[in-house]
Amino acid sequence: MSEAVIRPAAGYESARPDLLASLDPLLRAWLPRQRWFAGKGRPVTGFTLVAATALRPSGLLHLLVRAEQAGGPAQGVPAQGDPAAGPGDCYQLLLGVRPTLPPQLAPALIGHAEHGPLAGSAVYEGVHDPRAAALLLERLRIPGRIGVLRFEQAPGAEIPGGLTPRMLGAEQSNSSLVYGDRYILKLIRRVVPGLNPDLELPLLLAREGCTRVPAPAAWCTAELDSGEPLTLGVLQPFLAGAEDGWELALRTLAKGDDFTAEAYALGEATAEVHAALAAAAPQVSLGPPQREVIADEMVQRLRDTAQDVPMLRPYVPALTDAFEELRQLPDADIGFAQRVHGDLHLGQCLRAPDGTWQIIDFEGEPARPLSERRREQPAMRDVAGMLRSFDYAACSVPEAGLGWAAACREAYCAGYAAAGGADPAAHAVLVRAYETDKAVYEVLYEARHRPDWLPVPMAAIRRLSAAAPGNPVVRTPPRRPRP
Ligand SMILES: Nc1ncnc2c1ncn2[C@@H]1O[C@H](COP(=O)(O)OP(=O)(O)O)[C@@H](O)[C@H]1O
Ligand SMILES: O=P(O)(O)O[C@H]1O[C@H](CO)[C@@H](O[C@H]2O[C@H](CO)[C@@H](O)[C@H](O)[C@H]2O)[C@H](O)[C@H]1O
Repeated sequence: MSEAVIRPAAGYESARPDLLASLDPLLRAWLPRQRWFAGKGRPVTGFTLVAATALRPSGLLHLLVRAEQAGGPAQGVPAQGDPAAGPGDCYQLLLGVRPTLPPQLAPALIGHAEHGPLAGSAVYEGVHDPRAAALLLERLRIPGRIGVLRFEQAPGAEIPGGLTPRMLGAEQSNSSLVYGDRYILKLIRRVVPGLNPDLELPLLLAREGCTRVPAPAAWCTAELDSGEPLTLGVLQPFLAGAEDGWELALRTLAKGDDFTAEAYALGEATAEVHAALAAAAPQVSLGPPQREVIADEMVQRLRDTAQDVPMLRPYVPALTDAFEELRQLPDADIGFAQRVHGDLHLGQCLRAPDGTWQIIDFEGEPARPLSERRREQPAMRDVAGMLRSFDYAACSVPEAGLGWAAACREAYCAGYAAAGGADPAAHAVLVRAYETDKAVYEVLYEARHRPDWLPVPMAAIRRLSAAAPGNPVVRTPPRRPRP
């Protein structure tokens, strides 16, 4: 087990090992309630301060804190000797510290410290403080190092100062700040050693000349004494006036309008991004051994999820069949693996005011280990993610016509194939396996974060386990059972 690692940083706070005496009781109550807290359902048994940096002059503390939990980290076995990896997950926190909190910051209060060096101070979520948010942008405008934090910029980036910050209200896996409707800074909450694909892939795509993905303008990493740097945040252009595909689909559904033209365009956008990713990063062939690995992992995830979510258990044998089919696939049916988005759904697609679709959030499924998220995979994995998303939308609107999702799924696949992607209908077994794997992931995601939504992926679980192999692409989804 790694010990507490406190890095000497630019400010005096970082050298004070008693900082946790002030913060521990406050964080114990506050951290598990955050949407982005990955270890829901298991008590926090303690904290380890991985790094602390005082961002002056605002009284803003940047912390990397490991939350120790019974059962270990949400993301699996930690790397040996890595201070950011340990028996629990490591989170990025920005804490404001003031003697008293002005009324406008009252909703951001985490608590009043009673012990240690911060005793008597109000501790609050720094991202809600415009002064602190402005300070972060200033740091990103000036490349360099402060303590363990390194700020970098894309070549030629000219980020103006003085942009007014606002916190994005969305319930997210991370936290985002918008600056003057010009830039958006995503602060990654659960951080792990290694390059985050949400920085890596948009940088690669920008170099490839792909305009479907906002190009990173600046970013921040933490360099600890050992292990790879951790990606902490990415600043990219904000697509002002854009609407995300999930909101647009729900609005269209509520009005009884057709969404197939948009679904087709989304298929085209996905194929373009896949082509650019294939050109920017190497493709690898998927022989029988790799297929075994993929199928084994899917079966294991199903079993693990059924342990956590008992309502999944009756479906395990039938769903396992969908994964077993993968092992038998001829090489030609599975094709190549390449870098993919990894968590593609309607909410990750933004429709700009001129009607073009952009794709964001290449982080992959946040609960999976980074090594897995950065691995080459069949492009059909992303296609399957979008197919699930049309199901989700149809299940969420009681007035949805039964054929709505089926028509969107068909149009999406047609757009994907027309724009140069492989025809999903010709990869039915692969799509079915990835759709099943995604639905299993969603069962766990909803059980942990939005239990009211569990009926949505469970409807897919029933459909997928009942369906015979073949033609999984165009199928009418069941309506969402009302909770
Ligand atoms: N470049 C952008 N332009 C406009 N809005 C954006 C942009 N990037 C993200 N967003 C908004 O921020 C939300 C969260 O971003 P996302 O990268 O998906 O974060 P998370 O990983 O927390 O889900 C998106 O749903 C979208 O509404
Ligand atoms: O966008 P995130 O990276 O935070 O992704 C996570 O949260 C998503 C929900 O916000 C979740 O997506 C699921 O719900 C969507 C509707 O809200 C639906 O469109 C998706 O198809 C469905 O998977 C995603 O799985 C999760 O990783």
